[in-house]
Amino acid sequence: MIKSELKRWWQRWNWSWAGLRMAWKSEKSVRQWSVVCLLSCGLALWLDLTGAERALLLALSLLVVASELINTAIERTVDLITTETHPLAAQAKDAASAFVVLTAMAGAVAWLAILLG
Ligand SMILES: Nc1ncnc2c1ncn2[C@@H]1O[C@H](COP(=O)(O)OP(=O)(O)OP(=O)(O)O)[C@@H](O)[C@H]1O
Repeated sequence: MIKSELKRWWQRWNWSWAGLRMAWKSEKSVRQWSVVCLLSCGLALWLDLTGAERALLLALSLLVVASELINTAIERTVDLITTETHPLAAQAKDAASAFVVLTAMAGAVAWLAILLG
């Protein structure tokens, strides 16, 4: 029982790692946001901030990369369903893209509030 659960967790880890590698290799925006995330995390650790401020900035930095992975998953799913132009395909991809922009804005707002507040 415990052994099979551990095996399942190991498989999940491997699938997630494969997804990360695929997104990194094939999506320029994933690479770009990962660099921004690293810079943001580095700065959050380097500056003299409270634990809560640091936690917020680290979490939001990771969230932007995570949202880019969701965006990639939605793009792949839409492309699997149809490569033809369709308004619903556009809506699905545009909404996923807006999700990335909103998480990035949340990060930017947190940085501004902490630096200027
Ligand atoms: N099948 C489709 N039908 C209609 N519009 C589409 C379709 N595929 C893409 N689009 C439009 O083109 C936009 C870009 O889609 P695309 O799949 O090329 O993403 P991308 O250029 O890889 O984006 P990103 O840089 O965020 O990864 C979508 O947001 C949507 O507005």
